[in-house]
Amino acid sequence: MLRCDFRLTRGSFALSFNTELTPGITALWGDSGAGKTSVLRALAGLDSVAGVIPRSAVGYAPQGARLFPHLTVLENLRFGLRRVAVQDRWCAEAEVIEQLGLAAWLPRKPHELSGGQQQRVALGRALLNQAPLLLLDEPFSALDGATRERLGHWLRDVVQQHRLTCLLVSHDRDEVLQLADRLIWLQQGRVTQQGEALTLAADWAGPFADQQACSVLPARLQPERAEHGLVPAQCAGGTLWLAQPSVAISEARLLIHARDVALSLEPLPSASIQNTLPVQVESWRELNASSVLVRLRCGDYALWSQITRRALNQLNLQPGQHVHALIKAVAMVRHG
Ligand SMILES: Nc1ncnc2c1ncn2[C@@H]1O[C@H](COP(=O)(O)OP(=O)(O)OP(=O)(O)O)[C@@H](O)[C@H]1O
Repeated sequence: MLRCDFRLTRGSFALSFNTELTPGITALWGDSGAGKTSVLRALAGLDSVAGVIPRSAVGYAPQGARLFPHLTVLENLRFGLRRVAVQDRWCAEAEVIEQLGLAAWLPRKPHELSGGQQQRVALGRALLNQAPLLLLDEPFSALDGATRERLGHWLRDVVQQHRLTCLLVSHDRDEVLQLADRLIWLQQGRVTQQGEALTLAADWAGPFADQQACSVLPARLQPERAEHGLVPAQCAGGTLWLAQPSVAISEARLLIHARDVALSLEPLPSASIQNTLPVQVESWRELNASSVLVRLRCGDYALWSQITRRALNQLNLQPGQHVHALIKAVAMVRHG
């Protein structure tokens, strides 16, 4: 566990960061200018700050990669390596090069790479520092969706396998929900919420209870019962049918966007939406003049649904009422 407690000021901006970082991935969430990069720079030892800062070794992938321009890709990757004794190296250069797909660019200079390629080198350089603390500032922002997902899973595996402590800045909430164990919400330089990522994502007081609200349901897949390219996934409250994943997995996190969840008083056996779950209405809040966000109970989990105020009135929804959630789209995420 890493105790962090420091303050710093930058002009009129004041940052106060007080938390305990535990092994696993902690997402650092906040609006632009909230102070996320300032936190990472301070922890990386790049800015001197008043307060107690742990000076353990860190691997830092800064925003925008910031590779050393005069060094090749391979030299950038190896930059931190010379300080680490061979017996202390847990992260193999060959694995990093293969997983990040860097083999073809090793002799190139950073200016000969795309932004996404530079980001991959920066992530590799941070990992090859062999440090127990990994600070990643939007490491996937310039990558395409498929690469981002693949590398996210790999990062999760590496962090778990080596019990690393990883602080990940991301503006992408699907990425946070897929990868993060814990979440810290930074607002105007202060930590306003922190806790389990999935718990905070389901909380009215968390950062995600808005128009992009997204629920996460753990599920167990049953590939042996696949039909028509769909595989059944048992989750709290029932079964959902998902596109069959390309890899054989049995445990998954399902991401369900509130805007993809409609509500019905009756099950709809003849509708084209095949995925329905029995749920119970808990509470709702207005999002804007026309829509509301409804928090539903689905077994032991919460499910968000975004519906119109008109629908809320027409259905005459009441707290405690049993209804049916019609789920239009489910994204599946492999458990790391
Ligand atoms: N050198 C500096 N001088 C004055 N103010 C600064 C300086 N560096 C950063 N700031 C201010 O500190 C605040 C926090 O910046 P920081 O880069 O940490 O935010 P962030 O949350 O990482 O933002 P983003 O998501 O846009 O990257 C901002 O208001 C910024 O204007």
